[in-house]
This record gives sequence, C-alpha cells and structure tokens, in this order.
Amino acid sequence: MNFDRSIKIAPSILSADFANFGQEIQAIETQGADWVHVDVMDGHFVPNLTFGPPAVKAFRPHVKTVMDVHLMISPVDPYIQAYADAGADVLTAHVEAGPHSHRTLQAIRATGMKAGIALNPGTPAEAVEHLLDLTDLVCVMTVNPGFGGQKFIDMTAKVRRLRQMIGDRPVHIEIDGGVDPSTAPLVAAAGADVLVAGSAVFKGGSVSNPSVYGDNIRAVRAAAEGVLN
Ligand SMILES: O=C(CO)[C@@H](O)[C@H](O)COP(=O)(O)O
Repeated sequence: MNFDRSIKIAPSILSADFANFGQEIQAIETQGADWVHVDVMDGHFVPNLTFGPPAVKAFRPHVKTVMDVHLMISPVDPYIQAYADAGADVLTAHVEAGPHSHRTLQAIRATGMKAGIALNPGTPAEAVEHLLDLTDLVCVMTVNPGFGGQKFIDMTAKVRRLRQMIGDRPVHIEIDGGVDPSTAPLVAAAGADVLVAGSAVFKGGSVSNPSVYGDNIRAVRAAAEGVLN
C-alpha cells in the first residue's frame, strides 16, 4: 500500500446487501472503489452491532484493493491480533475508545497493518496531535458513529487543522459519514483524501445492476476532484 494523496473512494459495506457480501465487494471494486471500508461495531462503544473477525476473514478473499477496517469498539487492544489474522490492511481505532491510544497504535503497527485513529465529531483535532508520528490515517467522523444514512456534520475546520498539524507526514485524512456529491467537495478542499461513502454508493444499485455503483462512485469522485483542479 503506497502512500498518495489522490482522492480515494471507500464504499462502506454497511450499506451493502448483508446476504451477499462477496458479490457486493466484487461489484464495488469492479465499478471503481479504491478501498473497501468495513465498519465493526460492538453495541457498547456505539449503539449498533455488526461484524467481528470471522466476518472480516470471510471478506478477505473478495477484497482485491485495500481492506480498511474501522473499529467502533472498546476495548480495542485484545482484538488487534485477531483483525491482523483476519487480513485487515488498515485498522482504525477511536481515540475515545480508551486511555492508551499511543499503545494501541504501536500494537497495530507491530502486526504489519497500517494504523488509523478516528475522532468523533465532538473530539477536537488536538486530541490526536501527539499520535501523528504513530498513525497512517486520521478518520474524521462527520456523523456520530453507529449507523449509515445519517446527515453530514460539517467538520471542515477540523480537517483543515489536522492537515496543518500533519504537515509533510504521510498521513491520510479519511472522512466518514454523510459523504455524497454535495459534501465531498467541502472535505476534499479542506485536505481529506479518503472518502468513505455508504448510502451514496449503494443507493439505487445491486449486484445485478452494478453500473449504478459505478455512476455513484464517479459522482462522488468527480465532485471531490473538481475542487482540487
Ligand atoms: O462508520 C460509519 C457509521 O458509523 C460509516 O461508515 C457509515 O456507514 C457511512 O455511511 P453513510 O453515512 O455514507 O451512509
């Protein structure tokens, strides 16, 4: 996984057909997804339950790009090795999930995975300033985590501040929640490069009508890239 700051679209499979993950992953990748975003929720850190390591392991053979696993769980550390074994490429933990994010990021990197740190909308950029040398990705939540299909919360000032703090480090800024062609330009202009989109990618499409996914991915990408040229 080489670092670059081009716009990457990471569909969240939280909006996919849960009875058909293999084909859904293949469809979004064939239709232009750069990464595949997997939302892990524990019913404790967030009020919803989704996948665990066995599901991530089952997704692995279908993902040909980058499997980007977002842990909305607490605690994190006891499960890091299980997600490495399951085949995650990027593993992101929340800075609010425990008192030892520094240790968590070191433990993630020690497995060979890329390490991400996520911030809830209420958490300031400064909460991760001391972690920037240990992280490959900062995920800025633009909804309160737990569910797809929520309204975008404007975090562009936080994204700008983070990009300034990151400087020339090779750190991605990922945006997660309510990303669509109307919100993507705001965050791209502020310095984000990885755009997670669930509803905006999967709406109107299916594995038997996958070109809609392609249209949706292209619409988000074009809106984001449009402000960079
Ligand atoms: O992590 C989350 C929600 O907690 C996200 O990944 C959502 O799944 C994105 O969905 P949309 O807001 O794009 O529908």
